[in-house]
Amino acid sequence: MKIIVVGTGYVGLVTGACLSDVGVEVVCVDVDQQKIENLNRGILPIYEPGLEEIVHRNAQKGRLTFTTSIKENIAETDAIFIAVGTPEGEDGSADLKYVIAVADEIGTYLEDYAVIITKSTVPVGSSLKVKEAIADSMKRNGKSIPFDVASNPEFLKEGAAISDFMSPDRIVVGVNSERAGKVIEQIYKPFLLNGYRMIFMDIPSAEMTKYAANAMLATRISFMNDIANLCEILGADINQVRNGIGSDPRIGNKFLYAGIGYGGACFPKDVKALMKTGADNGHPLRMLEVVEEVNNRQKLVLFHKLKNLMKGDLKDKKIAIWGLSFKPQTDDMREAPSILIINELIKEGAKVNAYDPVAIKEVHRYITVPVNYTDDEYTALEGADALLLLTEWREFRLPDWGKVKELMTNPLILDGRNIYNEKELESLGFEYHCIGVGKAMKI
Ligand SMILES: NC(=O)c1ccc[n+]([C@@H]2O[C@H](COP(=O)([O-])OP(=O)(O)OC[C@H]3O[C@@H](n4cnc5c(N)ncnc54)[C@H](O)[C@@H]3O)[C@@H](O)[C@H]2O)c1
Ligand SMILES: O=c1ccn([C@@H]2O[C@H](COP(=O)(O)OP(=O)(O)O[C@H]3O[C@H](CO)[C@@H](O)[C@H](O)[C@H]3O)[C@@H](O)[C@H]2O)c(=O)[nH]1
Repeated sequence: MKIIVVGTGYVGLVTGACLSDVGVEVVCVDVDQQKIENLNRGILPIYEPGLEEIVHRNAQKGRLTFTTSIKENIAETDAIFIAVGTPEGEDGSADLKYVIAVADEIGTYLEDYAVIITKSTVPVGSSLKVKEAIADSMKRNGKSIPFDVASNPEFLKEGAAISDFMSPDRIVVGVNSERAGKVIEQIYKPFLLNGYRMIFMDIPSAEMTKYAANAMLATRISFMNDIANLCEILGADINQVRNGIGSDPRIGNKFLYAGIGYGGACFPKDVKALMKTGADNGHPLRMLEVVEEVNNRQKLVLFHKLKNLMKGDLKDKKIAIWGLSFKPQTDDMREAPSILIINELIKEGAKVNAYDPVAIKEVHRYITVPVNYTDDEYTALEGADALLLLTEWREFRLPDWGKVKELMTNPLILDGRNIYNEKELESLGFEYHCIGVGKAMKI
């Protein structure tokens, strides 16, 4: 079997690497020449735990190759995955220009039957647009090659992408042809060993499933953050409330963590795109409007807490920041709460020292205000008036508190991810604040 994966970002590279790891011949294609040159030298464009080893192993075996050309590699291909970006357009909708550009190219060069599988997150109706773009391009080139389109949305999480791909909870496939369904079943068969479920459905439903899943998860987070903020006012503790409600199997205990709001490459843009789809079709999704509003507010909740604690004056205050990426185990800075928080701190005249284990090389594209980036977490604390924990990297979980206190001018900790123990830190002489734990009414 031979597969082309177009796009070598988080989804494309993981898909290509994992498929080659089960023995398939995979050609990864990207328009970014530098990315391809680096991949051919064994340098990965992203940080994703476990990915580098799989890429190197399969590239060495000759099963995984990288190129900028669909044309030269399309012969005898069974399936082509489209895994390019679908960024937020100016009006909030998903911008399909990269997906359609790939479809156009496929139509130009396709030589024999193949299934064209959209893995990018795309609104309902997009697979039809892909089909039309391929057909139009074939017509322009005076040819007519049989092909099918399919929708196979991806549910991997950054930081856990390899295990999510290798052992998925489910594979959702939207198809309207038996032939295409068989090809896709064949592709995913090796992963059957891991006991996943393959769910076949019609194409619009598969496209909608992706948005509905992300919107549901985003809703869960905004709901918990809203309740957390009320807990603070009423003297309740969101961590205890989470344990209490999460033990109901109808609710479940996953994805209930209050914090500084959701970020990343997916939830913010996918919630917006689904809202746009609703509005365009005369069905505004009011719940999602609130989900987004709560999230935007939540991203600055820690900043406002700090400003209050500093009596409204952050001028020349030295603020240490631990963690910049939108979540641990990734270098991805897209929509990270750290960007907004740091911008606000600098606007108020604060001096920021920041440390992140892997995202530093990425931050300059997202944070343009002056920040002193340090090589380790302790250096960031020198002379600090407060420490803000923004990303719950494992290495921040059990620091040397004696050293932390010694380095800081003022032992104040604001924990945006609720990873520390209030009693322990207070007994060590720190002032500690987190998300959703009320101090007002302790009985
Ligand atoms: N990042 C995630 O965790 C994740 C998870 C599930 C789904 N998705 C969805 O998957 C899609 C890809 O996301 P990503 O995070 O991997 O994106 P990304 O930005 O990391 O990578 C996209 C890649 O596509 C390449 N590209 C653009 N146009 C091209 C073209 N015409 N031909 C070849 N390559 C081209 C870019 O150069 C880039 O390398 C998006 O629709 C996203 O919503 C992302
Ligand atoms: O209980 C929780 C869980 C997550 N988050 C935040 O939510 C965001 C997203 O986290 P996560 O879902 O773990 O990461 P992503 O890599 O963005 O993955 C989401 O987006 C992907 C792209 O569509 C989907 O494939 C995944 O299924 C979906 O979980 C991050 O900012 C987290 O800090 C919380 O605040 N509380």
